[in-house]
Amino acid sequence: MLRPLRILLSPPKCPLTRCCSGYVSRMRFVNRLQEDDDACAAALQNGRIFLFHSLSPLLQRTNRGTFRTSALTASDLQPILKNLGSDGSLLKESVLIGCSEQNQAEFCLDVGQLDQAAVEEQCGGTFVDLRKAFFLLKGAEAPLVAKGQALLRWHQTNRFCSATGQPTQRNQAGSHRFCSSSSTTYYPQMSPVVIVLVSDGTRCLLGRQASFPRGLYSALAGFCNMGETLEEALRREVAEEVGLEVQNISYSSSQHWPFPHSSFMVACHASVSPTHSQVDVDHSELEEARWFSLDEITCALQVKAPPRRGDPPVIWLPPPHAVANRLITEWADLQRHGKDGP
Ligand SMILES: NC(=O)C1=CN([C@@H]2O[C@H](COP(=O)(O)OP(=O)(O)OC[C@H]3O[C@@H](n4cnc5c(N)ncnc54)[C@H](OP(=O)(O)O)[C@@H]3O)[C@@H](O)[C@H]2O)C=CC1
Ligand SMILES: [Mg+2]
Repeated sequence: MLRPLRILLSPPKCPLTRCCSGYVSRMRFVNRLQEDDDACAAALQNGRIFLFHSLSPLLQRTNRGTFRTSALTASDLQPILKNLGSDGSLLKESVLIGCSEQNQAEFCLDVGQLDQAAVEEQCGGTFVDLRKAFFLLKGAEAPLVAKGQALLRWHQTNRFCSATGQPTQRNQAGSHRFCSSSSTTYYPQMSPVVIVLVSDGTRCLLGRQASFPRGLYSALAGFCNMGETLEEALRREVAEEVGLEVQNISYSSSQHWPFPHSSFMVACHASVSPTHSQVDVDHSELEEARWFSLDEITCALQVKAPPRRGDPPVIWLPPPHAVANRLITEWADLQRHGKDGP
């Protein structure tokens, strides 16, 4: 039996309002849209759609010169797509990202087949490369755009079944693709990466790859191998990259990282004894790795933007968007409050 449309367009009001939060309703709503194509198609008509062009998100410049995402409703977007010569089917390629705190379903859509400048003019924004956009956006907007781009990229690169070579079909939400020849369901994939800030009690260890911009140092990171636990991957990466054996591993936090593709970054602290802290860098992986004192880290954390060409050399760290920054800030806070490492 068809459910009333009212229920399909936004999270249902929970009958147990006193024990069920808005968060729970939103999560259940998103889950339902992933499972019910009709409900998802209805929610799209009432949702917010974030546009991308060839995987670059559409941003708007505010009066204060900052940038923000630009979302359109289906009714705003339909006439624009029509003006640009696209039929109504393009909108259906939207992929569900989630549900806003205002209870609106959120979608992303790549309009790469349309003329970029014409879409920008009609929508009053600019398509910005994700590497730039990610760092221009503030707060929750950066991860939202990163998630949208990751989902769109996954759909673009998984159009065919790897077993049969036949085209795969997506569900309306875009939460999976299905090959009817092999009955295989494909889900969006992330690569697990461990990132670790190693401390010797009074100093922390940072490294830089030759490809990093001048003066940028970060925590050590590496992709997990098949079959490894996180702890094994962490110990192996530190051993490979800087020749140290770490102990006292503790979890800090995690994040989705869109570069180079979707990585699931798991951030940890670890320690080495000060008597076993001599680094032996593998130069095929890192250009340099060295210990930094709290004073050096405090100075580096104050550098808020990458140095410009011609500026004097300065050590700087990944920005607050990056979980590496969180690890380094946590370590510095612990040091300032007199604790001995992580
Ligand atoms: N958010 C944050 O704060 C930070 C994020 N990072 C991210 O962590 C990631 C990993 O760090 P990095 O030191 O480069 O990793 P690694 O030390 O593991 O070295 C990268 C190399 O590992 C190989 N590799 C193995 N598995 C994969 C895979 N699934 N995907 C891609 N490459 C793989 C590749 O080698 P080959 O090319 O030879 O095949 C690649 O060049 C990077 O993508 C980086 O952007 C890093 C620091 C901070
Ligand atoms: Mg590495």
